[in-house]
Amino acid sequence: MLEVQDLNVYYGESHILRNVDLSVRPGQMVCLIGRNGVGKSTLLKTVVGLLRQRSGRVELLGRDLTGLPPHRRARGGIAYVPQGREIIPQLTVRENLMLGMEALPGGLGQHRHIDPVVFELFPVLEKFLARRGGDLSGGQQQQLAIARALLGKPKLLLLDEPTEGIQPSVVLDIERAVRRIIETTGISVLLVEQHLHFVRQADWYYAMQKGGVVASGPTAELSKEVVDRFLSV
Ligand SMILES: Nc1ncnc2c1ncn2[C@@H]1O[C@H](COP(=O)(O)OP(=O)(O)OP(=O)(O)O)[C@@H](O)[C@H]1O
Repeated sequence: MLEVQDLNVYYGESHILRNVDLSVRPGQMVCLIGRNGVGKSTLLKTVVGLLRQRSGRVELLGRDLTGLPPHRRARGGIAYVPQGREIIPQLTVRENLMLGMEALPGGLGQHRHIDPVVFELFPVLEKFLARRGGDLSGGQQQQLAIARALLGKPKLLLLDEPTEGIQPSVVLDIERAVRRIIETTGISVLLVEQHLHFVRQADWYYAMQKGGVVASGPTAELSKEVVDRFLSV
């Protein structure tokens, strides 16, 4: 599904990602772990095309994405929910959801119907369709952001710390929804996450340190030592 090979990314002259290799198989949930500032968000931003690599490759389903701008990658099947969610606060929940369909072939011009599957995953969104996005709680905004991403029918969903700053009961709701998304749609998920319980839902982990991948394996084999080294909570 996703293949990242020998990726090197810089901010100006700062060398941020160093020779990163990573892959996500179809239907797999893969978790990136590591302390603050090691480059996890930078890696996701490079995969979606918001940052350019200096060297290395990013491939989706065997197709080289180098040189493709973010909207072309979105149409190619990559959806991205950034850290901090970035829903549009002045728009209603319905309008925010509609924006997700812009990634579909033909865009919003041809797609006006919100797939009810997102309401099965996140019932609260249906209840609050007419409410302004900015009036939702943090956890509800996160659910809205994930639902919006799903409406573009991606093959790969990237989530950057979806449970950051969210109350524990909603963390579990989001965790369950992500598992259900994978089980019911077969899409792949690459996420950055700090909650150990959520990390353990993933099939595979990659641990990063100083811009490089320093450990990886099935999450079932995540040892206490790895957890203590790479998770800050
Ligand atoms: N716009 C930027 N310009 C310059 N340096 C940046 C920029 N954004 C991030 N960095 C630096 O790049 C490094 C990696 O940041 P990144 O956000 O990818 O880390 P992270 O592992 O996702 O951590 P966090 O969980 O804190 O977001 C950090 O040293 C950070 O200071």
